[in-house]
Amino acid sequence: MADDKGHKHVANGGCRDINIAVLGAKGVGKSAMIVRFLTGRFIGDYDSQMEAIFSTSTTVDGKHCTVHIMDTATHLSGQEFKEDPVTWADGFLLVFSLTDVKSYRAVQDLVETLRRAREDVRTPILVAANKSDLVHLRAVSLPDTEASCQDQGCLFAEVSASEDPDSVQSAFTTLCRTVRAVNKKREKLSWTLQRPAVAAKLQIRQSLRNLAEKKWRSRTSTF
Ligand SMILES: Nc1nc2c(ncn2[C@@H]2O[C@H](COP(=O)(O)OP(=O)(O)OP(=O)(O)O)[C@@H](O)[C@H]2O)c(=O)[nH]1
Repeated sequence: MADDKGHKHVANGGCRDINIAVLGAKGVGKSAMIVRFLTGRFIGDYDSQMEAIFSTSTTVDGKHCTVHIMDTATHLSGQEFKEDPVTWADGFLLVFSLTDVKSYRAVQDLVETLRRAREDVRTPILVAANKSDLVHLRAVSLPDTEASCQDQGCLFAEVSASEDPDSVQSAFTTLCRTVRAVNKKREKLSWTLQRPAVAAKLQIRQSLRNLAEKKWRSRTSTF
């Protein structure tokens, strides 16, 4: 069975397909990160003219998942994308280079654009600060960027596609895990909403909880 995004569902409680779009300014290492995740290798030179979707199988929380990763070419405008990454993706990997302040500002703009476009604060976004190996060329403060990304409700990871394969693996896995958790919550919610009796029962239970809490608060406030 497939949903509106063409995701396949796995019957035995496995993981449904996950779509990840990788976005960021030119030359920040989007393709390098994707190739590192898919093949474990760092080549050094990547074709930046193409927009492409790659698929791989991976394990998330012990479940086999198929992950589709969109490498977006920076020179393309929204209309030229074969698939619109904003609607296509379940989660976003936003990459900037620690050697390039402008690329970090581009990521901040992207976060705002995505939050507006998706109107869903739960859409998982991971900001990856790439090229951490170029310590002497660092132009962006890590603690500040990390704190600001967390304020915007984003996950954050410091990575080096060239020198630290584990950091890249961990960034993709963390994002996939978060997408999976959000998808599971969404599925549970839509299952509940399709069953009025269950929804009503949950609402009654919540009302009773609220009432008990109110009573308890009014009692403790008299002390
Ligand atoms: N030192 C270092 N160089 C990197 C790293 N990641 C990527 N690069 C280099 O940065 C350059 C750009 O990498 P790409 O992966 O092509 O960047 P991109 O974001 O896909 O670029 P566009 O497709 O043009 O938007 C290449 O020369 C890579 O070798 C890294 O972690 N460290």
